[in-house]
Amino acid sequence: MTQNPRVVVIGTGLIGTSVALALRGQGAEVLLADSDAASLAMAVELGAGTALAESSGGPADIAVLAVPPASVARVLAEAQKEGMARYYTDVASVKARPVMDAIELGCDLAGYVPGHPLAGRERSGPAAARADLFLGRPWALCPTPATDPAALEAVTELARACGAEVHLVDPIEHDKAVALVSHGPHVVSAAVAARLEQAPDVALDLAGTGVRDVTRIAASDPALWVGILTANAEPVAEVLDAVAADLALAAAMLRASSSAGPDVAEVIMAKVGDLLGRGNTGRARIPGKHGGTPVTDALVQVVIPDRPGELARIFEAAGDAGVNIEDVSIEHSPGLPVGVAELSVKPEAAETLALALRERGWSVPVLP
Ligand SMILES: NC(=O)C1=CN([C@@H]2O[C@H](COP(=O)(O)OP(=O)(O)OC[C@H]3O[C@@H](n4cnc5c(N)ncnc54)[C@H](O)[C@@H]3O)[C@@H](O)[C@H]2O)C=CC1
Ligand SMILES: O=C(O)C(=O)Cc1ccc(O)cc1
Repeated sequence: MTQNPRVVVIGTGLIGTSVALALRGQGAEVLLADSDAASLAMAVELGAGTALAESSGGPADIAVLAVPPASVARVLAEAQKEGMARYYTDVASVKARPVMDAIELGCDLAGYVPGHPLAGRERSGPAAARADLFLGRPWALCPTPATDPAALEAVTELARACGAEVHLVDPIEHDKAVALVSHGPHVVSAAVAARLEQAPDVALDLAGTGVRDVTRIAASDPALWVGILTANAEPVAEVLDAVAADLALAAAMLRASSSAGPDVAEVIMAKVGDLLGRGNTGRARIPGKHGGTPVTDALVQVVIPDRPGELARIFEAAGDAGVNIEDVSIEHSPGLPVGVAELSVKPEAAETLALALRERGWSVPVLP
């Protein structure tokens, strides 16, 4: 990135605030805008930048449009009319539709680089933002034939400054790809989670990590996702048809096997085994885990009894040991008397923290 660039972020939700925090960390001057005053105020409070309305000075180097897909082109047209920045990019989860909308609205396509970071969370809003959200994650840039190479270079630098790996993809190809790896899986996750809506308590009491993994993204904002799916309807429908066909076949085979004799049942179930095997193969093709827990942090797991004040005591013990906790998550099944707190700390502090916690009576598994 050029030395201390001036960047405007419009839309200070999860993604916009995360971009802003990441760029601030790299020395950029960040100016923020949002149609929702509370989101803007929280992003400012989180240290993501200063409010654009209160700023003075010339146009920014880049404006990042982090608004819902259906709003991208309109916001782009307005920003370009104001001469807000030299170059523009967006982060919407679909690409062909915003580009078509931008053409229709007569936007300047030369200075606009359509983009999409493949990193996110199941939560919305600035409070869920993280400066390290994009570390090691793919960030698709989808230049059109009209895109100015200098704009592409500037936006590439911005994505890399956020720690992401840039992939150049045609917008239509992008939309088909994300239907397969993001939008289709999202609907499947929601469909699995929807089965739990009326589930008896006993089923929920028995929920383990598998169902949590499969349904994590089902906790996302439905309004945002209806917008994403609307803008990528046909490619997503194709993925869902294919998944539905596999599921229908599996259900038919299971029914047939339950009423067949053991030999026939074995042959029928081999078909279900084929699907599970194809699942193994497909899963193994996903490139190694990028991002997630930053490579710089180590995880210390602590078994915690489910009683009031336990986490506070752990934090106090960490503080006494001079260890800063970078992040914390808790794994626990409701109703069980214990859970596991996962504390992210700098690798050099992990052993100190583990020792301090063991000394005070907590069970801390040996670090890997
Ligand atoms: N949620 C995720 O995990 C990911 C989302 N995206 C894309 O990022 C974009 C933003 O999504 P999130 O940050 O998750 O949503 P969010 O709901 O957390 O934030 C969106 C923000 O945009 C603001 N906004 C809406 N219309 C506006 C307008 N016309 N002018 C100014 N501000 C406006 C809203 O007030 C809100 O603060 C979407 O296009 C989404 O497809 C991309 C990657 C991951
Ligand atoms: O939560 C996750 O793991 C995601 O994969 C989130 C996500 C949501 C929307 C995108 O366009 C990209 C990524």
